Amino acid sequence: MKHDQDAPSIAALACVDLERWPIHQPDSSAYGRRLSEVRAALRNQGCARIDGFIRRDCLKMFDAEVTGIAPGAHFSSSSINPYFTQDDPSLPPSHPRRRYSENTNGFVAMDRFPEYGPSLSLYRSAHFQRFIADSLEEEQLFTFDDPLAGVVVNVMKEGQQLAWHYDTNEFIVSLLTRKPDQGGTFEYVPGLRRPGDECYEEVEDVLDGKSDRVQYLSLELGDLQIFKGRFSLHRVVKGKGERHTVIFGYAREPGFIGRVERTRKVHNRVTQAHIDAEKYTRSDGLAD
Ligand SMILES: O=C(O)CCC(=O)C(=O)O
Ligand SMILES: [Fe+2]
Repeated sequence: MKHDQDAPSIAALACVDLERWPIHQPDSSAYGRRLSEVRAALRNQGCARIDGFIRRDCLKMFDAEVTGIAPGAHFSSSSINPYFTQDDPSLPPSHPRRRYSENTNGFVAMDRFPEYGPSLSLYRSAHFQRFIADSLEEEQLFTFDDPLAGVVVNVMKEGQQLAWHYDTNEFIVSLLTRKPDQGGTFEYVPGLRRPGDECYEEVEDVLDGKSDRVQYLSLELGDLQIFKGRFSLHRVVKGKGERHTVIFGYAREPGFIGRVERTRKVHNRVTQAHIDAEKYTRSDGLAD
């Protein structure tokens, strides 16, 4: 997808606290210092808090944009285990694979965002993309071609929760634009499982509230979070008042478009681009 990079980029960086996070000067030593902090946090904790990333005087603009489109969120609720799998009655009832909790997600799709508003401008900013890729120690990252999923708002209404789970995607980049009056805390357990080992006993301890490894991240407005959720169990607890986060999706390869079935689940609709992408993949089995 071709975007007019220049004008939105300038607007996007105007919202970033460049003194704290000099993402416009990726060759500077200040950038290098901040980057090594972020990388260390991601390596050691699987989670980095980019505190005060958005300038205080721009927080209202983000909140207004997100609050304006939040009523268009599509909600889906289900009972999930940490792995999003079906029940397996052959296991004991206390086994993590048999532990189901209520999980509610509300998402606003990308095509509901104002075209030149702060969220899409930031998403498409070359400097922002460079910073996220550098943080994750990736050569390059690409915006999605998916017309719905590139940037989304995650809306949690009062009393809604995200149950303990692992993500299927490797990382998530999110910005808190509305904080509940109470609760809504992000909780996670760094590196709880590893490739080839689910560490079920440790997971069970977390689910039973007996683990001392749980970390609590109380994000402030304008904080950006980079989180690697594939190996770190995590949840968002219920809050008082609504919670909004903008989630920025990037891929290692260009051209990413989500699958029809998953898109329908998340957004309750699909676009022609989703249908075409799936048809094409099916017909020759190739991605490009
Ligand atoms: O909103 C958050 O802080 C976490 C979201 C999350 O875990 C997810 O979407 O998988
Ligand atoms: Fe997650």
